[in-house]
Amino acid sequence: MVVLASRNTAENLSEIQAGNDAERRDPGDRSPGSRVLFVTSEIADFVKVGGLGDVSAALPRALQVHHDVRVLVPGYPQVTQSEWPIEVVAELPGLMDIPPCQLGRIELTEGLIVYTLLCPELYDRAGSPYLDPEGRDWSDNDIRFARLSLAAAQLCVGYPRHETTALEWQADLLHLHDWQAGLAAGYLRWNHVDTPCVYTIHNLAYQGLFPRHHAARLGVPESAFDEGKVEFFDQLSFMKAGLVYSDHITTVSTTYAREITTPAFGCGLDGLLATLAEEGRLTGIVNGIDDSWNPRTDTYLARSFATSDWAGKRANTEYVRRSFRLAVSHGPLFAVVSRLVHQKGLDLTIAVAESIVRAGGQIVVIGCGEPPIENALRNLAARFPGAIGVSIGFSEREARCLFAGSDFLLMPSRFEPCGLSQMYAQRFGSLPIAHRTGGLADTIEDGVTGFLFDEMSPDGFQEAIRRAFRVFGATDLFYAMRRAAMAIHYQWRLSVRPYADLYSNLVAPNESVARLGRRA
Ligand SMILES: Nc1ncnc2c1ncn2[C@@H]1O[C@H](COP(=O)(O)OP(=O)(O)O[C@H]2O[C@H](CO)[C@@H](O)[C@H](O)[C@H]2O)[C@@H](O)[C@H]1O
Repeated sequence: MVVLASRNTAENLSEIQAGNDAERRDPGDRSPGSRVLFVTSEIADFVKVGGLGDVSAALPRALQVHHDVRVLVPGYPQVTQSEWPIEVVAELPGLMDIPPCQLGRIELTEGLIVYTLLCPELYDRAGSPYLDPEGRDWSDNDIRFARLSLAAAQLCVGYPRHETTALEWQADLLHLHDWQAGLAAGYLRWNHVDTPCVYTIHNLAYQGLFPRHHAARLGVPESAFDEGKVEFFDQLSFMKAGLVYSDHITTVSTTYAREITTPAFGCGLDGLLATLAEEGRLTGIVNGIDDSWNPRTDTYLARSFATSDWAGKRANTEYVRRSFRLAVSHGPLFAVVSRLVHQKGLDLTIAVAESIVRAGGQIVVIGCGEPPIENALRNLAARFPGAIGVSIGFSEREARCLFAGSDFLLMPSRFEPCGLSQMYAQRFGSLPIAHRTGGLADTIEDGVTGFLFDEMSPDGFQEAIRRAFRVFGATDLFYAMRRAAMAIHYQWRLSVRPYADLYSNLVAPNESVARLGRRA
């Protein structure tokens, strides 16, 4: 048996769990369903790098009616220095090179409870959750996210209370997100704790690979390597740990769930994923969006508008043109709102940009990411002043204005697990032009709520853009497509059921009954 040894103490997780289970049943508890800990490296309330931040903010809130879902995130400065008060509720032991830390509790809007790891030596830094200010991975990312994973495992068994406050909650199920949370399932199983785990892949391309010899400093047992459970081409893989040790795997669209079982999309894990799919343990659940994505109520917009209020939408278009110093035009406005990474196919957008401008279109871009893509876009804007505007940076407000002001969204992703930008664009009456892959194929109906192309090449993309130009010129059809796109209901509150059912099925029925009487 592997023992989770803290720097000061040695604790056995399964024994702690048995003791705490007995102690923590309280007839006063009226929380519904199961107690679920949602383990994530981003939450849009505090810090968002991409779509994971959105999902982590919206899905747990939508699930509250079915289960007692709480979120665990690292204590980045964006969390610890926010306006929300933090109550210290527990002391969590460390393990090998993973330092001990405190656990803070924050109550957010809609009663969402977020636990955060107060560990300044790992998280109190300038930069993004993953990168230093120079854009390089933090060199101790293995320890930073092993700390997150270990804390999640510890919250399944309960842990020493802080002297003045008490953590009176422990998870019945872990919902782990992406590689940063993958080791949590391992820490449980290495300690013979059988708390069920759901592991969600938001992007298989980021796997959390580290040199094999880092395993010892994270308390990963050598046997896990020998049995091939965490090993990926002689490296330590956090992603693989999540896949191997979790009870059920989900990913964020049905098409991507199929694609990742093939060599073309499987990033070297397709064999394992195909086996999981055959066993019925891999499911695609299309993401939703939260209710704030509504052009009638969005306070960021130059003017709010409802379906068919095209003058209201046009006011946003004019606002975007002015803010990006574009010329007055009656042509279509194309938008890009994206992380600027290889996945998103910006090279195709750059390749077709000139022909869009020659045909009378204009392009606005907001994004940040890989410096060569950022530079290529800056150069493009310099070549076509008045027709192409580029803003390198991250701004929720600007992103919303672009969705509202544009006629079309360009999204030629090489692969796309789900994609949220196309759904936001549709809600705001901007028709996505996208590669038929992953969640883009699942959420865009070609010629009805957007445009899809099959061949991942400038020619393939160009053909779809030509169709978009033709539709833009056929006003009735264009407006009909806009209406169809705006009428789609992707909201989480309507699409949360598959997750709620999955949790219920994985938590043993007798546990559910006992749980109804526990205190939060
Ligand atoms: N410069 C900028 N300023 C402001 N906002 C910006 C921005 N750049 C991007 N965004 C926003 O970030 C989010 C991006 O989400 P996506 O789902 O489209 O892609 P991402 O690859 O980050 O997410 C991964 O996880 C999600 C969640 O599961 C999957 O949908 C997706 O396919 C997968 O690649 C959107 O909310 C978008 O508006």
